Amino acid sequence: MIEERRRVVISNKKGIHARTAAMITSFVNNIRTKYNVKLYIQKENDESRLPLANMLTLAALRIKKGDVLYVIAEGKNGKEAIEEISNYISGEIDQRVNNIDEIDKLLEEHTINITSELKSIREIKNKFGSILNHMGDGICLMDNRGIITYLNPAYENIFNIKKNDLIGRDVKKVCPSRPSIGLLDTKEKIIDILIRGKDGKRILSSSVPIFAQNKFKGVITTYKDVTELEEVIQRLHKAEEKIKYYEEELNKNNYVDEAFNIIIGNSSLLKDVKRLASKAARTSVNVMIRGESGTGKELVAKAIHGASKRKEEAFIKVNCAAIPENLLESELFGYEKGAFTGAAKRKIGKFELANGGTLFLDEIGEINYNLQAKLLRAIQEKEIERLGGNEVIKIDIKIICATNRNLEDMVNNHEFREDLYYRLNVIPIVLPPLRNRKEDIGLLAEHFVEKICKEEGMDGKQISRHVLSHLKEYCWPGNIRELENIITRAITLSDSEQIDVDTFPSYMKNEKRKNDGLINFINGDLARMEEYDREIVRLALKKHKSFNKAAKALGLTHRTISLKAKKYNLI
Ligand SMILES: Nc1ncnc2c1ncn2[C@@H]1O[C@H](COP(=O)(O)OP(=O)(O)OP(=O)(O)O)[C@@H](O)[C@H]1O
Repeated sequence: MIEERRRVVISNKKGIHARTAAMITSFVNNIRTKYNVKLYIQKENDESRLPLANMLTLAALRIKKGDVLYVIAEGKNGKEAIEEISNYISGEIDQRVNNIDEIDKLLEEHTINITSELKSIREIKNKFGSILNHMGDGICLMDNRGIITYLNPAYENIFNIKKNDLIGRDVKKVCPSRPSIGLLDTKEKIIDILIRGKDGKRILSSSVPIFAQNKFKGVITTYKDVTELEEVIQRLHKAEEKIKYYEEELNKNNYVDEAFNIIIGNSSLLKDVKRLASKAARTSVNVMIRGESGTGKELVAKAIHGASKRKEEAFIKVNCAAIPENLLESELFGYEKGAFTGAAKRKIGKFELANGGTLFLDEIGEINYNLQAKLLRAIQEKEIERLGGNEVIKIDIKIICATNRNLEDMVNNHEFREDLYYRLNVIPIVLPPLRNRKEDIGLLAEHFVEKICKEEGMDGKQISRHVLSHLKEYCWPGNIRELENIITRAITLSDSEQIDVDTFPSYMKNEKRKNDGLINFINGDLARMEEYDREIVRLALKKHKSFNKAAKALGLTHRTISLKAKKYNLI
Protein backbone atom coordinates (compact mmCIF):
# COMPACT_ATOMS: atom_id res chain seq x y z
CA MET A 1 0.00 0.00 0.00
CA ILE A 2 1.46 3.40 -1.04
CA GLU A 3 1.55 5.81 1.89
CA GLU A 4 2.26 9.52 1.75
CA ARG A 5 2.75 11.79 4.74
CA ARG A 6 3.18 15.50 4.99
CA ARG A 7 4.11 17.73 7.96
CA VAL A 8 1.77 20.66 8.44
CA VAL A 9 2.13 23.57 10.88
CA ILE A 10 -1.22 25.04 11.87
CA SER A 11 -1.35 28.78 11.30
CA ASN A 12 -5.09 29.35 11.79
CA LYS A 13 -5.33 31.96 14.54
CA LYS A 14 -7.88 30.07 16.64
CA GLY A 15 -6.38 26.64 15.95
CA ILE A 16 -8.79 23.88 15.00
CA HIS A 17 -12.05 24.44 16.83
CA ALA A 18 -15.46 22.94 16.09
CA ARG A 19 -16.33 25.09 13.08
CA THR A 20 -12.84 24.80 11.55
CA ALA A 21 -12.99 21.04 12.11
CA ALA A 22 -16.34 20.93 10.33
CA MET A 23 -14.90 22.85 7.39
CA ILE A 24 -11.82 20.58 7.19
CA THR A 25 -13.98 17.44 7.40
CA SER A 26 -16.22 18.71 4.62
CA PHE A 27 -13.17 19.55 2.47
CA VAL A 28 -11.50 16.20 3.26
CA ASN A 29 -14.62 14.24 2.33
CA ASN A 30 -14.51 15.73 -1.17
CA ILE A 31 -10.80 14.98 -1.51
CA ARG A 32 -11.32 11.37 -0.37
CA THR A 33 -13.91 10.81 -3.07
CA LYS A 34 -11.91 12.67 -5.70
CA TYR A 35 -8.66 10.69 -5.19
CA ASN A 36 -10.04 7.45 -3.68
CA VAL A 37 -7.68 7.47 -0.71
CA LYS A 38 -7.78 6.75 3.01
CA LEU A 39 -6.80 9.72 5.12
CA TYR A 40 -5.34 9.96 8.63
CA ILE A 41 -4.06 12.61 10.96
CA GLN A 42 -1.37 12.30 13.63
CA LYS A 43 -0.23 14.87 16.14
CA GLU A 44 3.47 15.36 16.55
CA ASN A 45 4.83 13.31 19.47
CA ASP A 46 1.75 11.10 19.46
CA GLU A 47 2.08 7.49 18.33
CA SER A 48 -1.53 6.97 17.34
CA ARG A 49 -2.94 8.02 14.03
CA LEU A 50 -6.64 8.84 13.70
CA PRO A 51 -8.90 8.53 10.66
CA LEU A 52 -9.52 11.97 9.20
CA ALA A 53 -13.24 11.53 8.68
CA ASN A 54 -15.04 12.85 11.70
CA MET A 55 -15.10 16.47 12.81
CA LEU A 56 -15.45 15.29 16.42
CA THR A 57 -12.19 13.41 16.31
CA LEU A 58 -10.49 16.41 14.86
CA ALA A 59 -12.00 18.92 17.27
CA ALA A 60 -11.16 16.63 20.21
CA LEU A 61 -7.47 16.90 19.40
CA ARG A 62 -7.60 20.57 20.56
CA ILE A 63 -5.05 21.69 18.02
CA LYS A 64 -3.69 25.18 18.58
CA LYS A 65 -1.95 27.63 16.32
CA GLY A 66 1.66 26.52 15.79
CA ASP A 67 0.92 22.84 16.52
CA VAL A 68 2.42 20.34 14.13
CA LEU A 69 0.28 17.69 12.42
CA TYR A 70 1.05 14.92 10.01
CA VAL A 71 -1.44 14.25 7.26
CA ILE A 72 -1.21 10.69 5.98
CA ALA A 73 -2.79 9.26 2.83
CA GLU A 74 -3.03 5.63 1.72
CA GLY A 75 -3.76 5.01 -1.95
CA LYS A 76 -2.43 5.51 -5.44
CA ASN A 77 -3.19 9.22 -5.63
CA GLY A 78 -2.12 9.99 -2.07
CA LYS A 79 0.45 12.57 -3.10
CA GLU A 80 -2.11 14.81 -4.85
CA ALA A 81 -4.63 14.33 -2.04
CA ILE A 82 -2.09 15.31 0.62
CA GLU A 83 -0.98 18.31 -1.39
CA GLU A 84 -4.49 19.73 -1.49
CA ILE A 85 -5.31 18.95 2.17
CA SER A 86 -2.01 20.36 3.46
CA ASN A 87 -2.57 23.58 1.56
CA TYR A 88 -6.08 23.80 2.93
CA ILE A 89 -5.31 23.27 6.60
CA SER A 90 -2.01 25.10 6.80
CA GLY A 91 -3.60 28.45 5.87
CA GLU A 92 -6.10 30.71 7.65
CA ILE A 93 -8.98 28.30 7.53
CA ASP A 94 -11.50 30.54 9.24
CA GLN A 95 -11.16 33.12 6.48
CA ARG A 96 -12.23 30.56 3.92
CA VAL A 97 -15.80 30.57 5.09
CA ASN A 98 -17.82 31.46 2.05
CA ASN A 99 -20.92 29.46 2.65
CA ILE A 100 -21.94 29.82 6.30
CA ASP A 101 -25.22 27.93 5.72
CA GLU A 102 -23.32 24.88 4.55
CA ILE A 103 -21.09 24.97 7.64
CA ASP A 104 -24.07 25.34 9.95
CA LYS A 105 -25.72 22.38 8.26
CA LEU A 106 -22.55 20.38 8.76
CA LEU A 107 -22.36 21.35 12.42
CA GLU A 108 -26.01 20.46 12.91
CA GLU A 109 -25.45 17.01 11.37
CA HIS A 110 -22.44 16.46 13.60
CA THR A 111 -24.36 17.56 16.67
CA ILE A 112 -27.05 14.96 15.88
CA ASN A 113 -24.32 12.33 15.37
CA ILE A 114 -22.64 13.30 18.62
CA THR A 115 -25.92 13.06 20.52
CA SER A 116 -26.71 9.60 19.20
CA GLU A 117 -23.12 8.40 19.73
CA LEU A 118 -23.25 9.74 23.26
CA LYS A 119 -26.53 7.93 23.78
CA SER A 120 -25.13 4.61 22.63
CA ILE A 121 -21.96 5.11 24.69
CA ARG A 122 -24.14 5.79 27.72
CA GLU A 123 -26.13 2.61 26.98
CA ILE A 124 -22.95 0.57 26.70
CA LYS A 125 -21.68 2.12 29.92
CA ASN A 126 -24.92 1.24 31.72
CA LYS A 127 -24.82 -2.32 30.39
CA PHE A 128 -21.24 -2.84 31.51
CA GLY A 129 -21.99 -1.14 34.82
CA SER A 130 -24.86 -3.49 35.48
CA ILE A 131 -22.82 -6.56 34.41
CA LEU A 132 -19.98 -5.56 36.74
CA ASN A 133 -22.42 -4.83 39.56
CA HIS A 134 -24.01 -8.26 39.29
CA MET A 135 -20.86 -10.28 38.81
CA GLY A 136 -20.08 -12.85 41.50
CA ASP A 137 -16.37 -12.05 41.24
CA GLY A 138 -14.98 -8.89 42.78
CA ILE A 139 -13.67 -6.32 40.29
CA CYS A 140 -11.19 -3.55 40.97
CA LEU A 141 -10.07 -0.96 38.45
CA MET A 142 -7.11 1.31 39.02
CA ASP A 143 -5.53 3.86 36.77
CA ASN A 144 -1.94 3.91 35.60
CA ARG A 145 -0.82 5.57 38.85
CA GLY A 146 -2.48 2.96 41.05
CA ILE A 147 -5.46 5.10 42.05
CA ILE A 148 -8.53 2.93 42.61
CA THR A 149 -11.27 4.10 40.24
CA TYR A 150 -13.92 1.41 40.50
CA LEU A 151 -14.98 -1.44 42.81
CA ASN A 152 -18.07 -3.59 42.30
CA PRO A 153 -20.44 -4.81 45.08
CA ALA A 154 -18.93 -8.34 44.97
CA TYR A 155 -15.56 -6.77 45.84
CA GLU A 156 -17.16 -5.09 48.87
CA ASN A 157 -18.60 -8.46 49.95
CA ILE A 158 -15.44 -10.46 49.47
CA PHE A 159 -13.23 -8.00 51.36
CA ASN A 160 -15.98 -6.79 53.69
CA ILE A 161 -15.16 -3.18 52.93
CA LYS A 162 -17.08 -0.09 51.66
CA LYS A 163 -16.03 1.02 48.20
CA ASN A 164 -16.20 4.67 49.19
CA ASP A 165 -13.38 4.06 51.66
CA LEU A 166 -11.11 2.98 48.80
CA ILE A 167 -12.15 4.70 45.59
CA GLY A 168 -9.86 7.60 44.73
CA ARG A 169 -7.13 6.27 47.00
CA ASP A 170 -3.70 4.92 46.15
CA VAL A 171 -3.76 1.11 46.12
CA LYS A 172 -0.17 1.02 47.43
CA LYS A 173 -1.31 2.79 50.57
CA VAL A 174 -4.67 1.12 51.21
CA CYS A 175 -3.89 -2.43 50.04
CA PRO A 176 -0.06 -2.61 50.00
CA SER A 177 0.14 -6.40 49.66
CA ARG A 178 -2.00 -6.75 46.54
CA PRO A 179 -0.17 -8.59 43.73
CA SER A 180 -1.82 -6.22 41.21
CA ILE A 181 0.50 -3.39 42.39
CA GLY A 182 3.36 -5.13 40.60
CA LEU A 183 1.60 -4.58 37.28
CA LEU A 184 2.01 -0.83 37.54
CA ASP A 185 5.69 -1.51 36.79
CA THR A 186 5.73 -4.77 34.86
CA LYS A 187 2.49 -4.20 32.94
CA GLU A 188 2.28 -7.97 32.59
CA LYS A 189 -0.75 -9.98 33.56
CA ILE A 190 -0.72 -12.25 36.60
CA ILE A 191 -3.23 -15.06 36.84
CA ASP A 192 -4.67 -17.05 39.74
CA ILE A 193 -2.62 -15.84 42.68
CA LEU A 194 -4.00 -17.08 45.99
CA ILE A 195 -4.29 -14.32 48.59
CA ARG A 196 -5.83 -14.30 52.06
CA GLY A 197 -8.56 -11.93 53.15
CA LYS A 198 -8.40 -10.41 56.64
CA ASP A 199 -10.95 -12.95 57.92
CA GLY A 200 -8.93 -15.88 56.58
CA LYS A 201 -10.86 -16.14 53.33
CA ARG A 202 -8.94 -17.68 50.46
CA ILE A 203 -9.18 -15.47 47.37
CA LEU A 204 -7.94 -16.10 43.88
CA SER A 205 -6.78 -12.90 42.16
CA SER A 206 -5.97 -12.27 38.49
CA SER A 207 -4.83 -8.92 37.11
CA VAL A 208 -4.44 -7.70 33.54
CA PRO A 209 -3.07 -4.39 32.32
CA ILE A 210 -5.37 -2.11 30.29
CA PHE A 211 -3.96 -0.48 27.18
CA ALA A 212 -5.70 2.09 24.96
CA GLN A 213 -4.03 3.18 21.77
CA ASN A 214 -0.88 1.46 23.01
CA LYS A 215 -0.86 3.54 26.18
CA PHE A 216 -0.93 1.88 29.60
CA LYS A 217 -4.13 3.11 31.21
CA GLY A 218 -4.37 1.03 34.36
CA VAL A 219 -5.13 -2.42 35.76
CA ILE A 220 -8.26 -4.50 36.08
CA THR A 221 -8.21 -7.17 38.78
CA THR A 222 -10.78 -9.87 39.46
CA TYR A 223 -11.12 -11.58 42.83
CA LYS A 224 -12.81 -14.95 43.30
CA ASP A 225 -13.67 -16.18 46.78
CA VAL A 226 -12.54 -19.84 46.75
CA THR A 227 -12.84 -20.47 50.49
CA GLU A 228 -15.83 -22.79 50.06
CA LEU A 229 -14.33 -24.39 47.00
CA GLU A 230 -11.11 -25.01 48.91
CA GLU A 231 -13.09 -26.51 51.77
CA VAL A 232 -14.95 -28.76 49.34
CA ILE A 233 -11.65 -29.75 47.74
CA GLN A 234 -10.17 -30.48 51.15
CA ARG A 235 -13.22 -32.55 52.06
CA LEU A 236 -12.87 -34.33 48.75
CA HIS A 237 -9.20 -35.07 49.47
CA LYS A 238 -10.13 -36.38 52.90
CA ALA A 239 -12.89 -38.53 51.39
CA GLU A 240 -10.44 -39.83 48.80
CA GLU A 241 -7.93 -40.69 51.52
CA LYS A 242 -10.65 -42.48 53.46
CA ILE A 243 -11.71 -44.43 50.38
CA LYS A 244 -8.07 -45.35 49.79
CA TYR A 245 -7.74 -46.50 53.39
CA TYR A 246 -10.91 -48.60 53.20
CA GLU A 247 -9.85 -50.03 49.86
CA GLU A 248 -6.49 -51.00 51.33
CA GLU A 249 -8.20 -52.54 54.33
CA LEU A 250 -10.59 -54.39 52.03
CA ASN A 251 -7.72 -55.57 49.90
CA LYS A 252 -5.89 -56.67 53.02
CA ASN A 253 -8.98 -58.63 54.01
CA ASN A 254 -9.45 -60.08 50.55
CA TYR A 255 -5.78 -60.60 49.90
CA VAL A 256 -4.75 -64.20 49.54
CA ASP A 257 -1.04 -64.98 49.45
CA GLU A 258 0.13 -66.95 46.45
CA ALA A 259 1.31 -69.70 48.79
CA PHE A 260 -2.38 -70.69 48.85
CA ASN A 261 -2.32 -71.52 45.14
CA ILE A 262 -1.51 -75.11 46.12
CA ILE A 263 -5.07 -75.34 47.43
CA ILE A 264 -7.26 -76.03 44.44
CA GLY A 265 -10.87 -74.84 44.43
CA ASN A 266 -12.92 -71.78 43.69
CA SER A 267 -16.04 -72.33 45.74
CA SER A 268 -17.05 -69.45 47.97
CA LEU A 269 -16.59 -71.68 51.03
CA LEU A 270 -12.99 -72.45 50.10
CA LYS A 271 -12.29 -68.84 49.14
CA ASP A 272 -13.40 -67.78 52.62
CA VAL A 273 -11.03 -70.34 54.13
CA LYS A 274 -8.13 -69.11 52.00
CA ARG A 275 -8.78 -65.48 52.91
CA LEU A 276 -8.92 -66.27 56.64
CA ALA A 277 -5.87 -68.52 56.51
CA SER A 278 -3.92 -65.92 54.57
CA LYS A 279 -4.74 -63.40 57.27
CA ALA A 280 -3.70 -65.87 59.97
CA ALA A 281 -0.38 -66.34 58.17
CA ARG A 282 0.38 -62.64 58.57
CA THR A 283 0.07 -62.85 62.37
CA SER A 284 2.08 -64.77 64.95
CA VAL A 285 -0.96 -66.23 66.69
CA ASN A 286 -1.78 -69.93 66.91
CA VAL A 287 -4.14 -71.47 64.38
CA MET A 288 -6.49 -74.43 64.80
CA ILE A 289 -7.60 -76.16 61.59
CA ARG A 290 -10.75 -78.25 61.85
CA GLY A 291 -12.32 -80.50 59.27
CA GLU A 292 -13.06 -84.05 58.31
CA SER A 293 -10.28 -86.37 57.31
CA GLY A 294 -8.89 -85.66 53.85
CA THR A 295 -10.29 -82.13 53.53
CA GLY A 296 -6.83 -80.60 53.16
CA LYS A 297 -5.92 -79.55 56.71
CA GLU A 298 -2.24 -80.32 56.27
CA LEU A 299 -2.20 -78.55 52.92
CA VAL A 300 -3.67 -75.43 54.53
CA ALA A 301 -1.11 -75.63 57.36
CA LYS A 302 1.70 -75.77 54.80
CA ALA A 303 0.22 -72.83 52.89
CA ILE A 304 -0.02 -70.78 56.09
CA HIS A 305 3.64 -71.50 56.79
CA GLY A 306 4.52 -70.67 53.17
CA ALA A 307 2.72 -67.35 53.42
CA SER A 308 4.22 -66.38 56.78
CA LYS A 309 7.44 -64.54 57.45
CA ARG A 310 8.79 -67.86 58.74
CA LYS A 311 8.60 -69.47 55.32
CA GLU A 312 12.38 -69.82 55.02
CA GLU A 313 12.51 -71.66 58.34
CA ALA A 314 11.43 -75.23 59.12
CA PHE A 315 7.89 -76.60 58.85
CA ILE A 316 7.80 -79.57 61.22
CA LYS A 317 4.82 -81.90 61.32
CA VAL A 318 3.99 -84.16 64.24
CA ASN A 319 1.14 -86.60 63.82
CA CYS A 320 0.08 -86.99 67.43
CA ALA A 321 -2.07 -90.03 66.60
CA ALA A 322 0.68 -91.89 64.82
CA ILE A 323 3.23 -91.79 67.66
CA PRO A 324 2.77 -94.11 70.63
CA GLU A 325 1.63 -92.18 73.68
CA ASN A 326 4.77 -92.96 75.70
CA LEU A 327 7.06 -91.72 72.94
CA LEU A 328 5.21 -88.55 72.04
CA GLU A 329 6.69 -86.48 74.87
CA SER A 330 10.28 -87.26 73.93
CA GLU A 331 9.39 -86.78 70.27
CA LEU A 332 8.17 -83.29 71.05
CA PHE A 333 10.72 -82.12 73.59
CA GLY A 334 13.75 -84.37 72.86
CA TYR A 335 15.92 -85.97 75.51
CA GLU A 336 19.43 -85.99 76.93
CA LYS A 337 21.73 -88.99 76.73
CA GLY A 338 20.78 -91.45 79.48
CA ALA A 339 17.45 -89.79 80.23
CA PHE A 340 15.88 -93.21 80.24
CA THR A 341 16.80 -96.74 79.37
CA GLY A 342 17.65 -96.84 75.70
CA ALA A 343 18.51 -93.13 75.48
CA ALA A 344 21.98 -93.81 74.11
CA LYS A 345 22.52 -90.31 72.82
CA ARG A 346 20.90 -86.90 72.92
CA LYS A 347 17.85 -86.43 70.69
CA ILE A 348 16.57 -83.08 69.53
CA GLY A 349 12.79 -82.79 69.80
CA LYS A 350 10.34 -81.39 67.23
CA PHE A 351 9.95 -78.14 69.18
CA GLU A 352 13.64 -77.45 68.84
CA LEU A 353 13.68 -78.51 65.21
CA ALA A 354 10.83 -76.14 64.45
CA ASN A 355 12.45 -73.23 66.30
CA GLY A 356 12.05 -70.06 64.24
CA GLY A 357 9.54 -71.84 62.02
CA THR A 358 6.20 -73.62 62.30
CA LEU A 359 5.21 -76.70 64.30
CA PHE A 360 2.18 -78.47 62.86
CA LEU A 361 0.52 -80.67 65.47
CA ASP A 362 -1.79 -82.92 63.48
CA GLU A 363 -4.51 -84.87 65.32
CA ILE A 364 -4.03 -82.73 68.42
CA GLY A 365 -7.09 -84.35 69.99
CA GLU A 366 -5.08 -87.56 70.44
CA ILE A 367 -2.59 -86.13 72.99
CA ASN A 368 -3.07 -87.50 76.47
CA TYR A 369 -4.15 -85.27 79.32
CA ASN A 370 -0.77 -85.16 81.10
CA LEU A 371 1.16 -84.29 78.02
CA GLN A 372 -1.40 -81.58 77.26
CA ALA A 373 -0.25 -79.77 80.44
CA LYS A 374 3.40 -79.88 79.31
CA LEU A 375 2.43 -78.71 75.87
CA LEU A 376 0.50 -75.80 77.34
CA ARG A 377 3.47 -74.78 79.46
CA ALA A 378 5.84 -74.89 76.50
CA ILE A 379 3.50 -72.77 74.39
CA GLN A 380 2.81 -70.32 77.20
CA GLU A 381 6.36 -69.92 78.50
CA LYS A 382 7.89 -70.15 75.04
CA GLU A 383 10.58 -72.45 76.42
CA ILE A 384 11.20 -76.18 76.79
CA GLU A 385 13.56 -78.58 78.56
CA ARG A 386 14.76 -81.81 77.02
CA LEU A 387 13.78 -84.92 78.99
CA GLY A 388 16.48 -85.71 81.52
CA GLY A 389 18.10 -82.31 81.05
CA ASN A 390 17.89 -79.03 82.89
CA GLU A 391 18.86 -76.59 80.18
CA VAL A 392 16.01 -74.19 79.39
CA ILE A 393 15.72 -73.68 75.66
CA LYS A 394 13.92 -70.59 74.36
CA ILE A 395 11.59 -71.29 71.47
CA ASP A 396 9.96 -69.03 68.94
CA ILE A 397 7.41 -71.11 67.08
CA LYS A 398 4.12 -70.64 65.27
CA ILE A 399 1.83 -73.46 66.34
CA ILE A 400 -0.72 -74.80 63.90
CA CYS A 401 -2.93 -77.64 65.13
CA ALA A 402 -5.39 -79.77 63.27
CA THR A 403 -8.07 -82.17 64.31
CA ASN A 404 -11.21 -83.81 63.04
CA ARG A 405 -12.44 -84.50 66.56
CA ASN A 406 -15.01 -82.51 68.43
CA LEU A 407 -12.68 -80.73 70.86
CA GLU A 408 -15.55 -78.91 72.56
CA ASP A 409 -17.13 -82.22 73.55
CA MET A 410 -13.72 -83.42 74.68
CA VAL A 411 -13.31 -80.33 76.86
CA ASN A 412 -16.74 -80.98 78.38
CA ASN A 413 -15.77 -84.60 79.04
CA HIS A 414 -12.44 -83.52 80.58
CA GLU A 415 -10.52 -85.29 77.84
CA PHE A 416 -9.00 -82.10 76.54
CA ARG A 417 -7.71 -79.27 78.74
CA GLU A 418 -9.79 -76.15 78.45
CA ASP A 419 -6.78 -73.87 78.97
CA LEU A 420 -4.90 -75.58 76.15
CA TYR A 421 -8.00 -75.47 73.97
CA TYR A 422 -8.21 -71.68 74.27
CA ARG A 423 -4.47 -71.28 73.83
CA LEU A 424 -4.53 -73.21 70.56
CA ASN A 425 -7.89 -72.13 69.20
CA VAL A 426 -6.96 -68.46 68.66
CA ILE A 427 -7.85 -68.49 64.96
CA PRO A 428 -10.09 -71.45 64.13
CA ILE A 429 -10.28 -72.36 60.46
CA VAL A 430 -12.95 -74.85 59.47
CA LEU A 431 -12.43 -76.73 56.23
CA PRO A 432 -15.70 -77.62 54.52
CA PRO A 433 -16.15 -81.22 53.38
CA LEU A 434 -16.04 -81.80 49.63
CA ARG A 435 -19.74 -82.66 49.48
CA ASN A 436 -20.51 -79.11 50.56
CA ARG A 437 -18.47 -77.59 47.78
CA LYS A 438 -19.15 -79.73 44.77
CA GLU A 439 -18.33 -76.77 42.52
CA ASP A 440 -14.69 -77.59 43.30
CA ILE A 441 -14.88 -81.19 42.08
CA GLY A 442 -14.27 -80.29 38.42
CA LEU A 443 -11.13 -78.28 39.16
CA LEU A 444 -9.83 -80.82 41.66
CA ALA A 445 -10.44 -83.74 39.29
CA GLU A 446 -8.59 -81.99 36.45
CA HIS A 447 -5.78 -81.09 38.86
CA PHE A 448 -5.39 -84.71 39.98
CA VAL A 449 -5.58 -86.10 36.42
CA GLU A 450 -2.77 -83.80 35.36
CA LYS A 451 -0.71 -84.49 38.49
CA ILE A 452 -1.09 -88.28 38.32
CA CYS A 453 -0.47 -88.50 34.58
CA LYS A 454 2.73 -86.53 35.13
CA GLU A 455 3.83 -88.70 38.06
CA GLU A 456 3.05 -91.92 36.14
CA GLY A 457 4.59 -90.65 32.90
CA MET A 458 1.33 -91.16 31.01
CA ASP A 459 -0.09 -89.15 28.14
CA GLY A 460 -2.71 -86.68 29.32
CA LYS A 461 -5.97 -88.48 30.04
CA GLN A 462 -9.23 -86.65 29.96
CA ILE A 463 -12.34 -86.42 32.02
CA SER A 464 -15.65 -86.12 30.21
CA ARG A 465 -18.62 -84.09 31.45
CA HIS A 466 -20.46 -87.35 31.92
CA VAL A 467 -17.75 -88.66 34.28
CA LEU A 468 -17.64 -85.34 36.06
CA SER A 469 -21.36 -85.42 36.72
CA HIS A 470 -20.91 -88.89 38.26
CA LEU A 471 -18.20 -87.53 40.51
CA LYS A 472 -20.44 -84.64 41.53
CA GLU A 473 -23.26 -86.94 42.51
CA TYR A 474 -21.18 -88.94 44.95
CA CYS A 475 -21.09 -87.80 48.58
CA TRP A 476 -17.31 -88.11 49.21
CA PRO A 477 -17.04 -89.35 52.78
CA GLY A 478 -13.25 -89.52 52.30
CA ASN A 479 -13.16 -86.04 50.87
CA ILE A 480 -10.31 -84.93 48.63
CA ARG A 481 -8.03 -87.79 49.56
CA GLU A 482 -10.74 -90.16 48.33
CA LEU A 483 -11.21 -88.16 45.14
CA GLU A 484 -7.48 -88.36 44.49
CA ASN A 485 -7.50 -92.12 45.07
CA ILE A 486 -10.44 -92.71 42.76
CA ILE A 487 -8.88 -90.68 40.00
CA THR A 488 -5.55 -92.50 40.41
CA ARG A 489 -7.39 -95.78 40.12
CA ALA A 490 -9.44 -94.60 37.13
CA ILE A 491 -6.37 -93.37 35.28
CA THR A 492 -4.54 -96.62 35.89
CA LEU A 493 -7.48 -98.80 34.87
CA SER A 494 -8.80 -96.81 31.88
CA ASP A 495 -7.50 -98.15 28.57
CA SER A 496 -8.65 -95.24 26.49
CA GLU A 497 -7.73 -91.57 26.66
CA GLN A 498 -11.05 -90.83 28.30
CA ILE A 499 -11.45 -91.83 31.93
CA ASP A 500 -14.21 -94.40 32.18
CA VAL A 501 -17.01 -94.48 34.76
CA ASP A 502 -16.70 -98.27 34.84
CA THR A 503 -13.35 -97.90 36.55
CA PHE A 504 -15.05 -96.29 39.55
CA PRO A 505 -15.46 -98.61 42.55
CA SER A 506 -18.88 -100.20 42.79
CA TYR A 507 -19.62 -98.66 46.18
CA MET A 508 -19.51 -95.31 44.44
CA LYS A 509 -22.23 -96.31 42.00
CA ASN A 510 -24.44 -97.66 44.81
CA GLU A 511 -23.82 -94.56 46.84
CA LYS A 512 -24.92 -92.49 43.86
CA ARG A 513 -28.31 -94.12 43.89
CA LYS A 514 -28.59 -93.68 47.63
CA ASN A 515 -27.85 -90.01 47.25
CA ASP A 516 -30.69 -89.36 44.87
CA GLY A 517 -32.74 -88.82 48.03
CA LEU A 518 -33.04 -85.21 49.05
CA ILE A 519 -32.38 -84.69 52.74
CA ASN A 520 -30.25 -87.75 53.44
CA PHE A 521 -27.79 -87.23 50.70
CA ILE A 522 -25.15 -85.91 53.06
CA ASN A 523 -24.58 -88.76 55.47
CA GLY A 524 -27.51 -87.58 57.49
CA ASP A 525 -25.88 -84.22 58.25
CA LEU A 526 -27.63 -81.05 57.26
CA ALA A 527 -25.97 -79.14 54.48
CA ARG A 528 -26.15 -75.50 53.53
CA MET A 529 -29.43 -74.35 52.02
CA GLU A 530 -27.69 -73.71 48.71
CA GLU A 531 -26.69 -77.35 48.50
CA TYR A 532 -30.32 -78.49 48.81
CA ASP A 533 -31.34 -75.87 46.27
CA ARG A 534 -28.76 -77.25 43.87
CA GLU A 535 -29.91 -80.81 44.45
CA ILE A 536 -33.56 -79.95 43.85
CA VAL A 537 -32.76 -78.14 40.63
CA ARG A 538 -30.53 -81.03 39.52
CA LEU A 539 -33.25 -83.62 40.15
CA ALA A 540 -35.90 -81.51 38.41
CA LEU A 541 -33.72 -81.07 35.33
CA LYS A 542 -32.82 -84.74 35.35
CA LYS A 543 -36.46 -85.76 35.47
CA HIS A 544 -37.95 -83.23 33.06
CA LYS A 545 -35.02 -82.75 30.70
CA SER A 546 -36.09 -79.19 29.83
CA PHE A 547 -35.91 -75.86 31.64
CA ASN A 548 -39.56 -75.17 30.84
CA LYS A 549 -40.91 -78.37 32.33
CA ALA A 550 -38.53 -78.38 35.29
CA ALA A 551 -39.41 -74.75 36.06
CA LYS A 552 -43.12 -75.56 35.88
CA ALA A 553 -42.69 -78.53 38.22
CA LEU A 554 -40.86 -76.39 40.79
CA GLY A 555 -43.10 -73.34 40.35
CA LEU A 556 -40.21 -71.23 39.03
CA THR A 557 -39.75 -69.19 35.88
CA HIS A 558 -37.68 -70.43 32.98
CA ARG A 559 -35.16 -67.66 33.66
CA THR A 560 -34.78 -68.52 37.36
CA ILE A 561 -34.15 -72.19 36.73
CA SER A 562 -31.72 -71.54 33.91
CA LEU A 563 -29.81 -69.08 36.11
CA LYS A 564 -29.70 -71.64 38.92
CA ALA A 565 -28.55 -74.38 36.55
CA LYS A 566 -25.74 -72.12 35.37
CA LYS A 567 -24.82 -71.08 38.92
CA TYR A 568 -24.64 -74.70 40.11
CA ASN A 569 -22.73 -75.84 37.07
CA LEU A 570 -25.51 -78.21 36.01
CA ILE A 571 -25.35 -77.43 32.30
N1 LIG B 1 -7.88 -78.11 47.90
C1 LIG B 1 -6.99 -79.03 47.58
N2 LIG B 1 -6.31 -78.93 46.44
C2 LIG B 1 -5.42 -79.87 46.07
N3 LIG B 1 -5.16 -80.94 46.79
C3 LIG B 1 -5.79 -81.10 47.95
C4 LIG B 1 -6.74 -80.12 48.41
N4 LIG B 1 -7.20 -80.53 49.61
C5 LIG B 1 -6.58 -81.67 49.87
N5 LIG B 1 -5.75 -82.02 48.89
C6 LIG B 1 -4.96 -83.25 48.82
O1 LIG B 1 -5.73 -84.25 49.45
C7 LIG B 1 -4.93 -85.05 50.28
C8 LIG B 1 -5.41 -84.96 51.70
O2 LIG B 1 -5.13 -83.67 52.19
P1 LIG B 1 -4.57 -83.39 53.66
O3 LIG B 1 -3.63 -84.47 54.09
O4 LIG B 1 -4.09 -82.01 53.70
O5 LIG B 1 -5.92 -83.55 54.44
P2 LIG B 1 -6.13 -83.61 56.01
O6 LIG B 1 -7.39 -82.90 56.26
O7 LIG B 1 -4.91 -83.12 56.69
O8 LIG B 1 -6.32 -85.13 56.25
P3 LIG B 1 -6.22 -85.93 57.66
O9 LIG B 1 -7.22 -85.36 58.59
O10 LIG B 1 -6.57 -87.31 57.26
O11 LIG B 1 -4.82 -85.76 58.10
C9 LIG B 1 -3.53 -84.56 50.10
O12 LIG B 1 -2.90 -85.32 49.09
C10 LIG B 1 -3.70 -83.14 49.64
O13 LIG B 1 -2.61 -82.74 48.86
